[in-house]
Amino acid sequence: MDRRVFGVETEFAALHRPASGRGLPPDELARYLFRPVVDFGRSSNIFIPNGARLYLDVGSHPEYATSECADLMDLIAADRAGEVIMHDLAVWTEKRIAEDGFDGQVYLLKNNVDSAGNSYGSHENYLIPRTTHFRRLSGILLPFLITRQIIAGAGRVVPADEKQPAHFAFSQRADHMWEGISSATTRSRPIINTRDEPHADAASHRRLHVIVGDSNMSSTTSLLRYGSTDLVLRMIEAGVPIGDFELENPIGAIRHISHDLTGTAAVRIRGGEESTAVEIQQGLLDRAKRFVAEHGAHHEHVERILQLWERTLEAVRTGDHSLIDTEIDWAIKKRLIEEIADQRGIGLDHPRMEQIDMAYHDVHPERGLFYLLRRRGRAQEILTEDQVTEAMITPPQTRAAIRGEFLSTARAFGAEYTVDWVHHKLTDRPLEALMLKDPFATTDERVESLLEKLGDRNQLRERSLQQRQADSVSLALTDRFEADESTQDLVQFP
Ligand SMILES: Nc1ncnc2c1ncn2[C@@H]1O[C@H](COP(=O)(O)OP(=O)(O)OP(=O)(O)O)[C@@H](O)[C@H]1O
Ligand SMILES: [Mg+2]
Repeated sequence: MDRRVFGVETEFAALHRPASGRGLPPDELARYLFRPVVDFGRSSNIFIPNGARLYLDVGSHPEYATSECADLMDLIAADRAGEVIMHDLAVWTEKRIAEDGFDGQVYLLKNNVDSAGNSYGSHENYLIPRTTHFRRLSGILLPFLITRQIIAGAGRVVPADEKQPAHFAFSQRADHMWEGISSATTRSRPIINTRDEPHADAASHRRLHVIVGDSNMSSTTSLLRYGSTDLVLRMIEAGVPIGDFELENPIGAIRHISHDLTGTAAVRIRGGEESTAVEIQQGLLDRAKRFVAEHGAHHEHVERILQLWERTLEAVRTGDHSLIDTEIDWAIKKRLIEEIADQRGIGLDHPRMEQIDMAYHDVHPERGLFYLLRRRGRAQEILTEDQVTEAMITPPQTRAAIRGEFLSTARAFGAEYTVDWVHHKLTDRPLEALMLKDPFATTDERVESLLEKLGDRNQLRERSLQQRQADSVSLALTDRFEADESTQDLVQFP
């Protein structure tokens, strides 16, 4: 596929820590957090003006699903925008619960595990052609994803148990995966989920749902994670020979690999041979380099992705993690953990270490350790603040742009509406519900003419960034348009 649509869904862990005693239970905390969301969209499951979806998942996990992005940098900016939105909601909640007599702090963590054994997802979505042979796809993609943790894992301090001492692992999520491929998401937690909801023309496309990834804090790691996966998918789609890496025991392998920082833990390939995570990744990288040399780079970051991929494998192979310890989450985190262990003379089994691990994923811009490291030049950044601010309010150039325009216009005219990834409906015109199956479309005449029926759109004024920043819990939860004063009396607000 020449162009692809990507989206990422992040489940956040939320917790309240009062000065003493127990914090608010998760459902109550979630209700506070989502009050501004409900105020904006009258539901705890809404689409917002930048085209993204914000909702409370089962178990009261706040989730942010980015809109469909056709560009990797848009995707990474949209993902970061989700962190900022969650932080905004946490700040509001802290104030609000203080008024209601609860002291303490509200934490929102973009991570994948907690000490109670819960796991939070970071799900990737890739648009792929329906013609992709699924057996071939999974034969290549599964070993790639199982070993991808060594280049894109978020790193984890693993506490001691009866089998092993405390140690550092590549991945947060690896120990929580139960199956290679299946259609269930919660019961069995597969690496690739085959539930067939394309949010596109089902005759021509599928939405590949990958649920094995760690939540990344580092944007350079995100670039490598999505960029390498896209390259592997391109090779599969092009039908080039890639080699046979299919693993005998995928779930055994993913755990085994996560806990071996040398990248040399042996895993058995179907058919009997043994290989290692580094070898499998190197094989795929070499193939990808050849593919790019033959077919050309399909976007401007391809070279950077290949170089970072290569350097990360070299770092694992040589054990010289300084090669990547400002760019790859697990290595950035590991360096911090080791420094603290040295300075304080404590081991990885010290309870403080697990807290530091969690604090790395705190989305609070001052308190969060990833952001702190970034301020100190210990983590590279590829996004500018302006890009993130833009991603809070502006949909990317995909179908999300139509969704954003639709809901913002309907809101400005006070019209009741419902939207999801595909559907657009004005509640009082149910027969005119519109389906947009092409995720690449950025305009749609039917939507335009439906919106024309609401009133004179020339009378809508785009609000400035300053206006939007001034009156909001979160910039992302502000309206894009307002009706001109001269038309105010023509417009019925709900
Ligand atoms: N045609 C498409 N191809 C790839 N990704 C898509 C497409 N349409 C939408 N997406 C992305 O898929 C994600 C869907 O997120 P959402 O959380 O709604 O879905 P889900 O995980 O399938 O459902 P749920 O979380 O309710 O179980 C979003 O990030 C969105 O941008
Ligand atoms: Mg989801």
